[in-house]
Amino acid sequence: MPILYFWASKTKTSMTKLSVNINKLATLRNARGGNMPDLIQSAKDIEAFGAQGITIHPRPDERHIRYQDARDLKDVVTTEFNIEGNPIPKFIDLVLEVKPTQVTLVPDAEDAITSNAGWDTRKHSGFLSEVIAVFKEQGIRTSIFVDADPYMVEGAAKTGTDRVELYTEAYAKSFAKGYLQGIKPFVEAAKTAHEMQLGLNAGHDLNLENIKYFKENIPHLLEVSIGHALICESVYLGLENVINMYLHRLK
Ligand SMILES: CC(=O)[C@@H](O)[C@H](O)COP(=O)(O)O
Ligand SMILES: NCC(=O)COP(=O)(O)O
Repeated sequence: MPILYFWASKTKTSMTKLSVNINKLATLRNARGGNMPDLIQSAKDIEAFGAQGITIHPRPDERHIRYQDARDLKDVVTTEFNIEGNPIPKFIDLVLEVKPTQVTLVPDAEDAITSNAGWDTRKHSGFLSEVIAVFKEQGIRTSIFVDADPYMVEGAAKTGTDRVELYTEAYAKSFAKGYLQGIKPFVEAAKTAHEMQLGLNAGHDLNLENIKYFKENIPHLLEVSIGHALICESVYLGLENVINMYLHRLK
């Protein structure tokens, strides 16, 4: 038996929640300036279809999720509401106003196309500890976005955060190349998180191809947030149905 599978089979598995990131639906909506697709209705539908959470990542330029979307979703989301972002002052104010289930702190630069690194939890320990305390005081669960590095996971634990989110782009890339050992650092980081009594989330570039192997090998995985691939896959898998519906109406 491959060593990773052996380790996983010795570990009690539990359910991992799926939080759907709806940034890309907002991207599509913003393209025409109207309200299609309707973000609020989509969030309700996603929950009705069984997803256990809704994730949004409002960026300072509001290129997809607008700050107002976060306010509008507040009264609609009945599962876990996760707001991700760089804790600049206006983001902190928004989160304190909306009071989601969870806030995930991501160190992204304003001009970054997408999130591209985890926090250096050692260098920014003081800042993270302060921000985490502010959110926790208001009963908001906190998570810190980190690379799959036990040293950074330990640093996160020292800030008082409830959870960490492992940044999975490197895993997704190695899986796509067929390099399954690319999961090793994630297994180590997950073990460290558990030892430090941190809850474990994961996300970025997870998809229908790579999610099963990740789930099977990562212990104590509480939640994954998936957006870009999930929305693309929904387009691919839904196209045939919709084209047939048009053809039927055009007969
Ligand atoms: C935090 C993270 O991993 C990101 O995946 C993010 O939430 C996606 O943001 P974009 O949709 O802006 O690429
Ligand atoms: N936290 C990761 C997330 O919300 C979605 O990332 P992606 O699936 O859009 O790469």
